[in-house]
Amino acid sequence: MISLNKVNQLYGGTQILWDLNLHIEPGSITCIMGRNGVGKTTLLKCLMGLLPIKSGEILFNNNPLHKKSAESRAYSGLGYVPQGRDIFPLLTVEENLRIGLPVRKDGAKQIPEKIFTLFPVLEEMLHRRGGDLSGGQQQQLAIGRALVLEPSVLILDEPNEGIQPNIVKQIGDVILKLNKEEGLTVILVEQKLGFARRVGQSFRLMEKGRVVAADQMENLTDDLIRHYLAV
Ligand SMILES: Nc1ncnc2c1ncn2[C@@H]1O[C@H](COP(=O)(O)OP(=O)(O)OP(=O)(O)O)[C@@H](O)[C@H]1O
Repeated sequence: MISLNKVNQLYGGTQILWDLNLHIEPGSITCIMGRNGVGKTTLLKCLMGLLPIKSGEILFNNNPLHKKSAESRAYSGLGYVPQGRDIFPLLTVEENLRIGLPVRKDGAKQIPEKIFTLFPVLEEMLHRRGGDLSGGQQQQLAIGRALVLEPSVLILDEPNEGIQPNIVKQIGDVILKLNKEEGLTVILVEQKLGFARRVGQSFRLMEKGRVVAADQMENLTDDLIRHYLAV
């Protein structure tokens, strides 16, 4: 469904991604893991068109994506929840959710009811400013905003960073429900092992800008953890 083939990326003169290969199957939940600075966020930004790649190709359902704008990638079905959430603090919850609507293929003008079923707190807080929400509520808003586009792939960058355990659990439940009931494909950058094990079906381990190991989640051994994840 998604393939990155020999992707190279540089910030100025510093190369971050090195001949990176990654393949994602439709309907899967994949955790991308690795120590700080190995290039996980850079990889997601390249996939979303927020950073240019120097060489290589990115395919989505066999169509080349790497020359398309970030907006057209969202339009084609990639939903993105960036690290640090990036919600608009001065806009209301409703305004934040509405931002994605113009990009919807079907021209829908209403926020899908499903968002409020998944995250009831967003309906309760609809007229509050984004910046007044707690960190966990802001994360739910960021996920809700991505889901407004009804993406076929949801891409999340460390959604649980600095969030209280009960909301981490809710976010995990939502990911599992959407995957099970709607076949949503999920790509998740995740540092928390417990969450990755609960939600992820498979893992990709990154080191120095490359994917160096890929397997089913049950095969994430203590050896691999020591080698690629332990600090
Ligand atoms: N805007 C930038 N300009 C230059 N270098 C950058 C920029 N953003 C990130 N980097 C560097 O690129 C490397 C990879 O960063 P990236 O954020 O992709 O890693 P990461 O695996 O997501 O780490 P973390 O878990 O800390 O977010 C790091 O060495 C980082 O310092």
